[in-house]
Amino acid sequence: MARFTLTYFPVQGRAEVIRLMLKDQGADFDEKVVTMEMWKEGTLKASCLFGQLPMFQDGDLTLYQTNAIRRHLARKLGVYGKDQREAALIDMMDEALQDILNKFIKLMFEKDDTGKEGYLKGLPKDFMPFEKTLSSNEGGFLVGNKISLADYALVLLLIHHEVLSPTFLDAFPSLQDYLKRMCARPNLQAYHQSDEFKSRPIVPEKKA
Ligand SMILES: N[C@@H](CCC(=O)N[C@@H](CS)C(=O)NCC(=O)O)C(=O)O
Repeated sequence: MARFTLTYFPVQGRAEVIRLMLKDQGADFDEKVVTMEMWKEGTLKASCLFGQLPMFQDGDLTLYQTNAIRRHLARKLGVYGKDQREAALIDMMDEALQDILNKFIKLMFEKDDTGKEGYLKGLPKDFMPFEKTLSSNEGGFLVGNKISLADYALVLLLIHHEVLSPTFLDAFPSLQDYLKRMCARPNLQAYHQSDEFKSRPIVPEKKA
């Protein structure tokens, strides 16, 4: 049995950024998949502190809240910067990425495509700060010269946005190069190309 257990629905959803970090870092973890039927039964929901997933277990420590889980793992796996200064910059980048993620999640849950055009128009403004940061950071990552918590959030957003708009990276050479480099990291590449990753929908299927 692995030390870590991630409990979540059979979608990428909020858990995917946790999976990405664990996979890239080569950390062994078990997954408990909760189907909608299991969830609707109510017992598990009632047992979760905030009535929501993901839930993450690290030995006898049980955590909820995606970002608390991510930060715990980032500290544990050594991907939270080399000092407090880097950690602060990583937090700043991560918060800005969360802003994009929240808009993206909202779009994914819309019943039709009416918001998509406006969303796509806003992408250059949203991603430009990351393009600028990467073009000026010689370390090749968002902060410093080592992958961090924030990089996993950015990589996943870029992967998802390339699907949403295959040409969106054309205007961002540094982001393009960055995504190529990140996706060539051996563990990340293996996961990104796996059926496990490809077969997991980003969010639950929309019901007509
Ligand atoms: N702030 C929480 C939000 C968690 C959340 O919204 N979880 C959703 C799935 S992504 C959930 O459990 N939905 C089922 C429910 O609320 O009954 C986090 O980031 O973990």
